[in-house]
Amino acid sequence: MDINQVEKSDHTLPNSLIKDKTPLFEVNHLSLTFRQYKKGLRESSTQVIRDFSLKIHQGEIVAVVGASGSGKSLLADAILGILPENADVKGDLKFAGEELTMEKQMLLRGKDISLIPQSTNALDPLMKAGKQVQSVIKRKNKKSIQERIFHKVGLSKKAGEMYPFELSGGMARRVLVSTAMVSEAKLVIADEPTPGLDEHARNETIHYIKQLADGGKSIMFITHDITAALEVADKVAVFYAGETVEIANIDDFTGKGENLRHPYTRALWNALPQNDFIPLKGSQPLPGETINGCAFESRCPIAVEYCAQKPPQNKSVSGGIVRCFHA
Ligand SMILES: Nc1ncnc2c1ncn2[C@@H]1O[C@H](COP(=O)(O)OP(=O)(O)OP(=O)(O)O)[C@@H](O)[C@H]1O
Ligand code: NI
Repeated sequence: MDINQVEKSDHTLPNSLIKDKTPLFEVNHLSLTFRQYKKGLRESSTQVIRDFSLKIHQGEIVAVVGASGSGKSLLADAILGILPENADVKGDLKFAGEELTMEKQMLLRGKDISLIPQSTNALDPLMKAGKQVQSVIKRKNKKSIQERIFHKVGLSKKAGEMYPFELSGGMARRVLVSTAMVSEAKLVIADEPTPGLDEHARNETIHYIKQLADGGKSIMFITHDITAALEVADKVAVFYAGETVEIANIDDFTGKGENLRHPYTRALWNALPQNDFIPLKGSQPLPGETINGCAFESRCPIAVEYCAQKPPQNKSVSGGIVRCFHA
């Protein structure tokens, strides 16, 4: 039996969800602040995510693109409910049309919602690779399912008998991807699965992500590789200084970026080697930096005076959202 059919068999959603196109996962106005205690027990707080919103439908791949340190991994942790104690989260999370409470997050974590973590350190150092993958399989014939998946991702039977320290970086990544592939998860969050891989392994990983979606899973693909995002995603959510500045359909990334609505998204597009390779000057505000107006204002080619004075809100536009006064 083809592995995609195995995947599909358990991923039928209630008809109501398909009919009215309720997103499988939805986050609205998420903010994340860390409380920190400085000398003398004075409390200070650092805001890392300011206002993040996103919807993912069944079988859809949404890439979340943002620079290093922009809060992408923390966003994943917030969805899974695995943030450290000193984190305060606000905003609405919904899964399959229902509020995703802390209790629900605990219940769904590793089951309906699965994470491909950014670091391969997430593997259990004391458990053989094959066993780790088998441990998330709910059906019978765990070992043969695991071996079939390993074969699919280019891992030998022998790799199944290895401990994480015996695996190369690329092999460990494949083990993590296998875990998501065998899981019953409806939503897979892949946190930067491609950095550090050679071109072949990178292309393969991207291919597996596509396979996961073809099998009916919804994917949140976190990356700073905009080329990878454009290769697989249906939609791209651009994350800047803790905010979604634009969510655009993949078809909007074309030409000189005329269909893109936010100047930051256009700048990312035009900085690609196949386009004009135009670098963007300056850098993102740091977490905790006070931002009164638009977070992109200091680097924006079309900014006017009021852009520095009040923050723009997300506007719904056909096929996406954008946070810019000029859009
Ligand atoms: N426990 C914490 N307390 C305070 N600040 C934190 C904590 N964890 C992370 N941060 C800060 O939050 C910011 C966002 O971190 P995060 O790991 O989410 O970034 P990222 O977008 O995933 O980056 P990368 O692309 O490098 O993985 C960083 O500046 C980091 O220093
Ligand atoms: Ni990260």
